[in-house]
Amino acid sequence: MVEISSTTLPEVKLITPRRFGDTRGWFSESWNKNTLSDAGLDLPEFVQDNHSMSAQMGTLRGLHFQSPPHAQGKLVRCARGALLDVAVDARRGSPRYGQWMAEELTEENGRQLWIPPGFLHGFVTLLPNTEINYKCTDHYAPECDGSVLWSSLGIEWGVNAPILSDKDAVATPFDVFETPFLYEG
Ligand SMILES: Cc1cn([C@H]2C[C@H](O)[C@@H](COP(=O)(O)OP(=O)(O)O[C@H]3O[C@@H](C)C(=O)[C@@H](O)[C@H]3O)O2)c(=O)[nH]c1=O
Repeated sequence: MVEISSTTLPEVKLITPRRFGDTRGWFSESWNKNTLSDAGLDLPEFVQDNHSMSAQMGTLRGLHFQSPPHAQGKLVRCARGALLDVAVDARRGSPRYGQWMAEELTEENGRQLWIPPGFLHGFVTLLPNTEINYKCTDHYAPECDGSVLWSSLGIEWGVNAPILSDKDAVATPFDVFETPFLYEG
């Protein structure tokens, strides 16, 4: 029913739910706690669903996090268009601290990424009018909200001059970022 694989950051999981095609189109369970659990992936409880649309191709949102006690794990998918989704290990003491991974999530491939708390998250849109949906394990807490500069980690975004929010354009570079996350093994 669902395919789950590890990525180069082993805690970040690539999830591909099955699609049932017929003459009308297709059907897919985009989230099923029991199916994921049966496949070996027990995820924490989700308390908020987010949906955003980026009008222009080359729009980059990230790299975002919420500090404890409101750190968020996110289950991300692309509902329309296409995007390159990126996660960065930001847990102090992690053997992979500062390492990043990227995966194309598209309307067609239906892939999802599970990004646990302790990782930065961002994405760049590859098509106009791209929509992203993600489930979060904690509520939005603006006082805990933070951003790390997209260009400070050598990530291959595929764009040189992305469209950014004012906040993301002046975010903290990773080398001076004081991470609030700790690696717990
Ligand atoms: C994230 C968020 C924003 N907002 C509001 C605040 C603001 O007025 C408006 C836009 O917020 P932002 O500019 O932070 O939106 P955006 O740049 O899309 O932020 C998101 O980026 C991706 C990469 C993530 O991983 C998310 O967790 C979130 O940080 O929406 C909420 O009401 N609830 C929320 O959960």
